[in-house]
Amino acid sequence: DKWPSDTFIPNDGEFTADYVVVGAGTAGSIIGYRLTEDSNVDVVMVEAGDDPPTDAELPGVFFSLPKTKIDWNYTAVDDGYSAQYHRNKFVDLPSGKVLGGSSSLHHFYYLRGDAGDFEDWVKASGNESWSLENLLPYFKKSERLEDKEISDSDFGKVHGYNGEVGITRRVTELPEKYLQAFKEVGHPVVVDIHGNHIKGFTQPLFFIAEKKRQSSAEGFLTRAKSRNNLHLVKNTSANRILFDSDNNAIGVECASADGRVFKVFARKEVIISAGAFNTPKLLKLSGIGPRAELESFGIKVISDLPVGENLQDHLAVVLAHGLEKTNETPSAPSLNEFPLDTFVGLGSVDPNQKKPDYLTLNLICRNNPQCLSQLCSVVFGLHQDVCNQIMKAGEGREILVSILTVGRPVSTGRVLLKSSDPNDPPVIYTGFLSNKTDLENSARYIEDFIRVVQSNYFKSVGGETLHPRLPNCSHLELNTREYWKCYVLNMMDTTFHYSSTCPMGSVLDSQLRVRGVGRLRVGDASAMPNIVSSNINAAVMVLAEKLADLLKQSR
Ligand SMILES: Cc1cc2nc3c(=O)[nH]c(=O)nc-3n(C[C@H](O)[C@H](O)[C@H](O)COP(=O)(O)OP(=O)(O)OC[C@H]3O[C@@H](n4cnc5c(N)ncnc54)[C@H](O)[C@@H]3O)c2cc1C
Repeated sequence: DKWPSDTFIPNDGEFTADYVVVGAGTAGSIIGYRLTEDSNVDVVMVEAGDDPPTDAELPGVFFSLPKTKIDWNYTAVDDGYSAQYHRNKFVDLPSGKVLGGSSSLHHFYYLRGDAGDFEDWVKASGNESWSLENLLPYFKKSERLEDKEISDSDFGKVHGYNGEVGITRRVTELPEKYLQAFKEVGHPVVVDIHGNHIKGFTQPLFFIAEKKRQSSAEGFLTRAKSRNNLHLVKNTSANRILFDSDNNAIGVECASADGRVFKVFARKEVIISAGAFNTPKLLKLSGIGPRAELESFGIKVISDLPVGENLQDHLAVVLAHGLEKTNETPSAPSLNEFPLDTFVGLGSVDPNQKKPDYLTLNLICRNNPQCLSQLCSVVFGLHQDVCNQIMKAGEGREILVSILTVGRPVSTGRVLLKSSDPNDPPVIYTGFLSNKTDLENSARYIEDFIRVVQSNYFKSVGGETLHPRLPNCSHLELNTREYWKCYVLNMMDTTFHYSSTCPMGSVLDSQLRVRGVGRLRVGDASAMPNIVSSNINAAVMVLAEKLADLLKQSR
């Protein structure tokens, strides 16, 4: 078996190591792996999930992973406002309950974020070490780029080549004509979009190499399999952080899926890497959070902090374009590759602005109506009627389905406790579009994006924006600002980039230490002061790499 084995702790038992890490996801796997590079240090990791199933390793079937047992199966509260023309009037919030966490079910897109995003990390933390320039060595550290065109280009110097996580592209023919169309309407077409302030359209890099998913479990945990100083406790949830009388974290209380209850202790520090929903939940259950909320559940307050208050995520708007008529369907790639032709773009309405305003992820289906059915109805949970219309448009035609996200939304949501019972899921308000600026910006960015319809290629094949029937918007004139705002509210979902619920600045200091208590740090997506303006997995990895170094330095 390739995964590290389980460390069994009996009922009422105890286990002590130098560090306790809660969660073996994107971030936790890196922290556990880096700390145990030193054979004099030992680490116990507690993970609620089990080994990844084969499906999670195969890039071709990622659409089928949500709503299985490797997903926490959380859903957002219906806010009566966003996502109203959905299967359920609320959004599903898949996140990984498995070794590798959400990196074992993410969608593979590798992007890092803009330099401006990290400038805001510097501002929030008051510490220059969080700038993109200073984090660059950490981006390179775990990366193993396998792409000659990029490595030979000017972009080669911002990539790493010897890291644990393989990164590749699958350059195909179909996206080329689209890239040219976007170029014609003023967007740069680039070989890569990593660097300081980079905008443009390109065929993306993926967390895929050696024909399989490059999760943190694959990259790090498999490499630590034979280390006898890394103790992985699987199928076990941390329910509460334990403190001594001076409010220093000393360990966690755990419950295994088969009903055992036990404690793991840390001689040095406890690190929480349970993800943007479960980290705030665990802190709150342990007495760290907003006083009023904790007291309402009878939880004794140890540190009164705005835990869970600043949930940030990218809302995705689904757009579809119909293009050339064709009876050809390209043969499907092997299950070991990303399953669709795709390209990505970072664009801004003002071409002179350095930072991107929006990110688009684009998928091409050629005479293949079924190709997006699972993505449309299961992953994005759109109303079946909308999905049927898009699929119908894909009969005998090529269609482009684009996911457009506001890079830096200003709306924030909240993660609250449902009760003081650790078995209850958290109560999640996404806050999507609760600030009107995001709605206005979404509509503006769509208007900018669909300028591509004016390109020669789109004109030559009769390319058109598709307008699925949306009952709530039927009174509005198509293509007006008001129409697009209505469209956004109905055709939106999450891009699964939940973050910033225990941010550096208010909840954590610049060394990721939880304020008001001792020996406790947070290292995962919840620690980001603000979301980065692209997919976030690479930024979460960097945060974890940096935390591992901070822990090493403080020894
Ligand atoms: C469907 C989907 C698609 C995505 N697509 C992309 C993409 O294409 N590109 C990209 O860059 N990003 C993508 N992301 C986002 C990215 O995967 C996440 O942001 C990232 O994995 C978060 O890392 P994390 O370490 O914060 O949390 P996670 O990786 O989720 O890890 C948290 C871990 O903690 C465990 N845990 C939680 N609570 C407890 C507890 N109490 N006790 C013990 N263990 C616990 C969980 O089981 C999990 O293993 C996607 C995410 C999803 C869900």
